[in-house]
Amino acid sequence: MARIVVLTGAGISAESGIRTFRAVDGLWEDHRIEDVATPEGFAANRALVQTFYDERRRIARAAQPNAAHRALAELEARHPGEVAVVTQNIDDLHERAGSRRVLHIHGRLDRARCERCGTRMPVTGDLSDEPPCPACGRRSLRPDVVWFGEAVHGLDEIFDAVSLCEEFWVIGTSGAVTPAASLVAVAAEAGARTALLNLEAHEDTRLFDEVLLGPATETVPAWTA
Ligand SMILES: CC(C)NC(=O)[C@H](Cc1c[nH]c2ccccc12)NC(=O)[C@H](CCCC/N=C(/NCCC(=O)O)S[C@H]1O[C@H](COP(=O)(O)OP(=O)(O)OC[C@H]2O[C@@H](n3cnc4c(N)ncnc43)[C@H](O)[C@@H]2O)[C@@H](O)[C@H]1O)NC(=O)OCc1ccccc1
Repeated sequence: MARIVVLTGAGISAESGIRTFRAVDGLWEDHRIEDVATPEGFAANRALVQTFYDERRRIARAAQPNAAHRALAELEARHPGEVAVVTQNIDDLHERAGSRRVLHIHGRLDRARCERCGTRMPVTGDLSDEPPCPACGRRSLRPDVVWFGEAVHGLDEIFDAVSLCEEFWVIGTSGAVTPAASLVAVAAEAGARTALLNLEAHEDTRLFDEVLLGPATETVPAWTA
C-alpha cells in the first residue's frame, strides 16, 4: 500500500522539452485528437498516426528528466515502498529519473502491441516502417498507448492505490481527461490529503486541500523537501 500516490501529466515533462497538449503551443494545436489519438484515426490513416508517435518517441528519447522527476524519485528512495507514481505521460522520464513504482495509465511510447496476437514488446525502430510482429509475423504493430475511447491501463490497481493512500498529489495536469481526472475525488472521498502542483489553477480546485502554483521544477522539490 503506497502512503503517497502522485498523479502526473504533461506539465511535469514540459521543462524537459516535451510539449503539453492544451497549451498555446500544445500538441493538439497541430493535430486533431480524432486523427491521431483514436482507433478510428489509426484505421483511417495508419501512416499519419505511426509517424506522429515515431516523432514523439524521438523527442522523448532525446529529453532528460528534470528536477521535478528527480525530486519524486528521491522521495521514493527516502521512503521505500511508500510512494507510487501514476502518470498520464507516455514518456519514460519518471523511470529514467529513478522512480521504481510507476503506473502508466495511458500506456508507453517505448512499447508496441500487436493488434492481431496482442504481444507487447519494446519498440526498437520506427513503427511507420511497419516491422513484422516478432511473435506472429504479421505487420500489425501499434504504439502501446491508450487512445480516446479505449480502456486505460491498470485501472483496478490504480483505484486500489488511490483509495488507500494518505496523500494524493496532482502535478502538471489540466484534469481534462477521464478517468484520470476523477482520481482526486476518489482520494478525497477516502480521506487522503490532496494537493495540486500546477502552473495554472484548475477551474475547480475545491477537491484540493493545498494548491501550489508555479513551474514543477520549483514546486515539486520544495513540496517534497
Ligand atoms: C477529451 C476528454 C473530454 N475525453 C475523455 O476524457 C475521454 C472520455 C470522454 C469521451 N467523451 C467525453 C465527454 C465528456 C467527458 C469525458 C469524455 N476519455 C477516454 O476516452 C479514456 C482514455 C483517455 C486516454 C487518452 N490518451 C491520452 N494519452 C495517450 C495518447 C497520447 O498521449 O497521445 S490522454 C493525453 O491527454 C491528456 C493531456 O492532459 P495533461 O497531461 O493534463 O496535459 P494538458 O496539456 O491538458 O495540461 C498540461 C497542464 O500542465 C500545466 N503545466 C504546463 N507547464 C507546466 C510546468 N512547467 N510545471 C507545472 N505545470 C505545468 C498546465 O498549466 C496544464 O494545466 C493526458 O491524459 C495525456 O495522456 N478512455 C475511456 O474513457 O474509455 C472508456 C472505456 C472503458 C472501458 C472499455 C472501453 C472504453
